[in-house]
Formats: sequence, structure tokens, C-alpha cells
Amino acid sequence: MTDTFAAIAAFDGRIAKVTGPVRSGKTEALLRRAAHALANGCAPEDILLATTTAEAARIARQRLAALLAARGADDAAALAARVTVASAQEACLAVLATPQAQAATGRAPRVLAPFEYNFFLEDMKTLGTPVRRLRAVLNHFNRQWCALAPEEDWVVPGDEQQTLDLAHRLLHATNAMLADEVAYVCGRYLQSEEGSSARQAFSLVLADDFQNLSAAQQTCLCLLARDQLIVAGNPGETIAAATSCPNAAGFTDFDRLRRDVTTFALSAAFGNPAVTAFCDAVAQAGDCDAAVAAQRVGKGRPLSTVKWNAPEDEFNGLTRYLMDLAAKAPDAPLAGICVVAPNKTWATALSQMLSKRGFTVSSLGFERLGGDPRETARARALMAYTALNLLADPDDLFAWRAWVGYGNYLTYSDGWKFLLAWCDEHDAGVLEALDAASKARAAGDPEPFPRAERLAERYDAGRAMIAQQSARRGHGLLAAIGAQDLREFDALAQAIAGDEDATALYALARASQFSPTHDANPRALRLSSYEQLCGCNYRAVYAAGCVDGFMPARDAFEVVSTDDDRTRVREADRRAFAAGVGKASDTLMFSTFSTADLELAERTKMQVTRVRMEGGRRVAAVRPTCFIEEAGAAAPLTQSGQTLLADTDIA
Ligand SMILES: Nc1ncnc2c1ncn2[C@@H]1O[C@H](COP(=O)(O)OP(=O)(O)OP(=O)(O)O)[C@@H](O)[C@H]1O
Repeated sequence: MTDTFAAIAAFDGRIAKVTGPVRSGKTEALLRRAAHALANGCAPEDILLATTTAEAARIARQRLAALLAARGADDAAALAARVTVASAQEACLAVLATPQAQAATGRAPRVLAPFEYNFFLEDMKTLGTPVRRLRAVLNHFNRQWCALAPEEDWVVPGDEQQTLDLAHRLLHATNAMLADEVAYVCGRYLQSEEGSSARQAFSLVLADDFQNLSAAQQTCLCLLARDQLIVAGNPGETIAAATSCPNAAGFTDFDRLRRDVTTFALSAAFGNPAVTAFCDAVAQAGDCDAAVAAQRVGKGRPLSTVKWNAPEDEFNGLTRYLMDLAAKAPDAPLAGICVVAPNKTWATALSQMLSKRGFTVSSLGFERLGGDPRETARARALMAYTALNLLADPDDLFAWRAWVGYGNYLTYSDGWKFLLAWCDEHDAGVLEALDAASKARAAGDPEPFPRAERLAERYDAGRAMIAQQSARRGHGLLAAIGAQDLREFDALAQAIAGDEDATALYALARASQFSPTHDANPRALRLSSYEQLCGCNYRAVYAAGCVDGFMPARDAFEVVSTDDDRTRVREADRRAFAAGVGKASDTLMFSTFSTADLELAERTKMQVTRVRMEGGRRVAAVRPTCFIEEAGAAAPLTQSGQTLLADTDIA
């Protein structure tokens, strides 16, 4: 076992693959390889360690610093900081950010935030394609981009070509890029003649959780390696966090597709054997050939499932239990504890309850801005974000597209279409068109293009907002953009010192959308989504809301979908669940409940087994997540919430 780690650390071949089950030390092996390379004179700048998420990168960097310190390196943290540790998406964005890449691709890596995608979608609807068909075509594009399939090879003339042409037109005009295009544009660039100097930028590329990356991301990382490439992973732990299309086969077949790949198999799982046995059992009950530990190293401690009557009891009881735990061990860093929430509703309820009980909470995985840009009342956070974007960069063309679209049930997509036609006719850019519309409005002249007056009105208001607010800073700036009382901006408001200008604040707001990480505060209890557990390691994990419909999602049961659809959802969730709860090295508790108000159950998509009347209310019966039962002998025993509280002298 130790020999395998030593062999990976000292590996001097060109390509290697590290396989291993949950918690077998795959990341550890890559970190030891990096430490060994540094000790042998490799420049830190010549190493790329790529991960699935920004949080996984943050943790990997910390672990690398700790490893270097343990080996007696001088100033280990500074040395680790010089190594490029980044998510695969960030690594691709860094390639595309160079002037050479921008000149060669004609694209800027200004990625649309998920809520900005809605504006793009509205503009795409001007084609007149039925919305379902349009979504299907755009999903098809995403899959092709993720597969790094050259557009010229797959686009079908007619409808599809027209759709692709409009997508290009909209994105080029606003200097923007879709998230799933990033690795595609990067990969095509790296494969091209012009991109040859950007290839092989790192002597050593270490790619962790390779199964989570899209084929395009996987190819980009391979192209960035000069002397050595090592990929690590486990198909049974695949999650869709780095991309919407993880390509687990790119890991499974990695050695078949290339020559002379050395394979290292890790087979011992570390941490609590009951946890890793549970994860392996859940994964094995599924449809993929996940790696299973041959040996389990560590101190055993039973898992538990706690069943509450209703969600309110869960929120109350679980947080009281955690409060009692924290009081009994006041010196243990709370950051070693993670509460996992299955969705945003649960995350919000748990976070509020934990805060009420006096915890500082760092939440991760639920910060994505949502809301309908077509309804002003539901788009306040989006409008604040766009206002901040414009204050930070008044030349951001996509921010203008969003700004002029708020408050209209079609986001002024028709106006935007006429504006782009005017740009084509006059060989002009978006800002010139908006300026022309604004001038005509001021002079009372006829509109330069239909709907120009409406767009000009919004544009003028935006210019006035920039003129008025651009000198503001910190909390005053947040108030000026209307963000001071918005829950979506709470974390940002708490994190700032108060003297940040718009550029600094916007960078933070943007990071929360694209590369969110946990607060570094060791006193903050963690609250996380399953996806954001990737790359983490916690002393204790409490998985809340473990009911069918949440985990796996209701689509795994719905009678309206096909068998294939149901299986796909169930198996994707199974991997996220097994990989996620495996991050508990010592304590793992599942929290579930048996009933819920029918309205809440429907709204949050629980899988309802029965409905009954209780005191004039309609109450839904729900089941614990099926994965627990599927773990068979490795599944924990269930106890009631009341018993748990009584045992800990709370009730
Ligand atoms: N050789 C080792 N000896 C002792 N402990 C180890 C060793 N390798 C890893 N560990 C510990 O086991 C845990 C899991 O390690 P690591 O995160 O590297 O594994 P992984 O296979 O990447 O995990 P995951 O399945 O979660 O991706 C960590 O707490 C780590 O410190």
C-alpha cells in the first residue's frame, strides 16, 4: 500500500492513471507527486493540479502546503501558492485570457452567469422555434461542445445551422461565452497551429477526479502537459459540478485510448471503515463498476439514521443536537463539521436555524442567483448584480444586454434583435447602437431602429446610475445598487471590509457565481450541497433531508418519464450521494423524516407515497432515501429523533 504511494510520488514516466475507491488517497497520491517533484527541483510554476471545483482547489492547495511543511520545506504556504491549483474550468479560462488566445479565437472568456443565460435564451427565442425544440437543440450544442466535436462536423444545415449562427451572433456581439463553450474554445485553440505555443505550458499536470470533467476539459488538461500527466479518479464518484456533461468514460478508457499508460491501483480506504463500506455498498448496488476497497484502514464507529416526524422537527432537532455537540467540545474547530442539504429550501431553513442557535455558518453550493429577469419584483438580486457589473465595467456589453432587458416580459428581445440588425447595417458595435438610440431620444428624432426608444430609456437610466454611484464604496455601494436588504448579498456584505470599490465588489460577486469557496474561518460550521463536497474531508457529516425525491431527485421515480430517464437520474444521484457522504472521516449521520405538509412536499418535489388528512391538513407520507436501504448490511440502524435528543440529555 505504502509502496504504491511511494511509486506514484517518484513516477518518472510520461502518463499514469491512479484508480481507487472512495477515500483511498487518490488526491493524496497526486499531492505527494507534486511535493516530490518540488523537492527534486521542479519549479512550482511548472505544475498544474486541476480539480473539479474551486473549493476542491482551495483545499488541495492547503493540503499541499501542509504536506510541504511536514517535509520541512521553507515557507511551505508560499511555495504551495506558486503552484497552479485550479478547477479545470479555471485552467481553461486562464488559457483563453491571454491576448494571443483572444486574438486567435476572436473570443473573450467573459462567461454568462446562469441567470444571464436567460437573456441569451430569450434572444434565441426570436428565431420562432418552439421553446422545447429550442432547448433540445441548445442542449445538443452543449453536449457537442463538451465532447470537443468540431462544429463544422456536426451542425446540420437548416434549423440547426440557423440556431448556431444566431447563438454565435448574440455571443460575439456582446463579447460573451457560454459556460460549456469554454473548454471547447480552449481545446480547439490548443489543438490549432496558433495555439501551439500555449500547449504543454506545464511540465507536470496532475488531474484529480478526472471522471467529473467533460471530454473537452480532459483533452485540454492533456494538451497542457509537457513532460508528465497523471490522472486520478473513480467512475463511481462522478458528479456534475465541473460541467453539465461529465465524461466518466474518459477516465475508464484513459489507458485504452493511449499507449504506455502506467496504472496504479489504490485499494485501501482510509477513515471510518463503516463509512467507506457504506459508500462502496451504495455504489455497488448501482449500474457502474465502481472501485471497491480491498482493505479498510481506520477507527470504526457506527453510522446512524435519525428519523423525525416532520421537516420542522428535523430543522429544530438536528440543530439542537449540533448545538449540544459544540457545547460539549468547545475547542474542536466547527469547520470540521458539515451539514449537507439536498436543496436550497433545506439549506436556507437549516442556515437560518443554525444562525439562530448562535452558529457562524459558511454555506456553499446554493449561492447561484435565480429569479425571473422578466419580472422586476423577482429580479431584484439580478438587477443589483448587473448594476454592480456595469459600475465595475461600463464597457461590459453583456451587462448592458441584461440591463436594458429587465422589466419586460420578453426582456426587450425584439428590440435587441433590431439593434443587432442596425449594428450589421452600420458595421457598428452594441454601444454605438445604444448611443445612437439615446441621441435620437434626447433630440426627439425618429427611432434609428424599432423599439430603440425603450432601449434608450433603460440605457440612459444605466448611464445616469453609473454617473451617480461610481464613487461609492463598500456597504454604501451595496445600498446604492439596492442590494442591502437582499438575502442573496448577505454573505458578500458580511465578507467585506467596507472600503471596496465597485471593481473589487464585483469580483467577489462574480466569484460567488463562478468559483465559490467556503469561508476560511475555522469557527464557521459548514453547510454544503452534495456536489460541493467534492475534494473535501470532514470529521463529521450530517446529511439532512434524506428522503426520496430529494435524494435521489423525484425524476428518478416519476411515472411520466421513461425508464432510461429514471435510471439516469437515480444513478447520477447515487454517485453524488456515495461520493458526498464518504467525505466523513469519523461520524456520519443521515437525517430523515416521515411526513410533510402536502403543499411543501409538492413544492420541494418530495416523492409522496400516501396522502392523509390530519387535523384538517393534508399531510404527505415520505420515505427515507432508497440508497440507505440499498446499502444492505452496510446500512445503519434507524433511531427516532426523540431518542437521539433524549440520549444526549437534550429532550
Ligand atoms: N497513505 C495514507 N495514509 C494515511 N491516510 C491517508 C493516506 N492517503 C490518504 N489518507 C487520508 O484519507 C483521506 C482520504 O484521502 P484523499 O482525499 O486523498 O482520498 P481520495 O481517494 O482522493 O478521496 P475521495 O474518494 O473523497 O476523492 C484523507 O483524510 C487523507 O488524509
